[in-house]
Amino acid sequence: MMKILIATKNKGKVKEFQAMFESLGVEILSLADIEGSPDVEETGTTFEENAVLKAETISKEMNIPVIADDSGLEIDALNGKPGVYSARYAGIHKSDEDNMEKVLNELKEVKDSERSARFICALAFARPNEKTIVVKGECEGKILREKRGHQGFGYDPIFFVPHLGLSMAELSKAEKNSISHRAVALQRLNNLIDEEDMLWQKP
Ligand SMILES: O=c1[nH]c(=O)c2ncn([C@@H]3O[C@H](COP(=O)(O)OP(=O)(O)OP(=O)(O)O)[C@@H](O)[C@H]3O)c2[nH]1
Ligand SMILES: [Mg+2]
Repeated sequence: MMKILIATKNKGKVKEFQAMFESLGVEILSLADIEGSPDVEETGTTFEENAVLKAETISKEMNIPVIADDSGLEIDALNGKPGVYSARYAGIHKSDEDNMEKVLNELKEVKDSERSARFICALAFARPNEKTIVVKGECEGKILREKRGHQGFGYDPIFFVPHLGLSMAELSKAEKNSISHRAVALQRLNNLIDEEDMLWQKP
């Protein structure tokens, strides 16, 4: 079976990529499958910069094609925060629960009509000696006043998808993977690259 390495340590992302690539008969490997893989510091100020940093570092290190995902939540009432700092919004060793609590607290006084937000996903596809390809996907929504649902990961329980009338964590895996920022970005990447280029056979 064909294999692709996703340069991530986030189990939620890995599951979603596995599901999205399943129909293509492609197996997804992540950094969790690779012993001693380096931690790449996310020093960029944009999702694109961080995705490129992660993909190019791992691709160079291992001399193979790699996809990296940098993603997060932009809340208009917080001037775009938590943004690129979504994973560490409540602090470096804090949990998804802590991050959601922080957002809910900060939005306590914010009216329903001013709770717009979007998930953003930048995907970078890096290959040895080739130009890196970067794409971005978005998913528009609103921040709820309390958590709803148990699927997904990260901020999904407080992210409401207006046209479906459900939180992201109330959607089935298949539903989330058909409308999410990650799904939109992956579709854009797929449209840009030749399928042959994407394939990586484990050495
Ligand atoms: O509710 C959510 N549904 C999603 O679909 C989603 N996608 C991203 N996020 C949040 O944004 C951070 C990304 O940060 P991030 O791109 O640096 O990833 P990460 O540090 O978790 O793993 P890695 O890929 O860097 O190894 C994550 O931790 C999450 O908090 C999401 N939240
Ligand atoms: Mg990260």
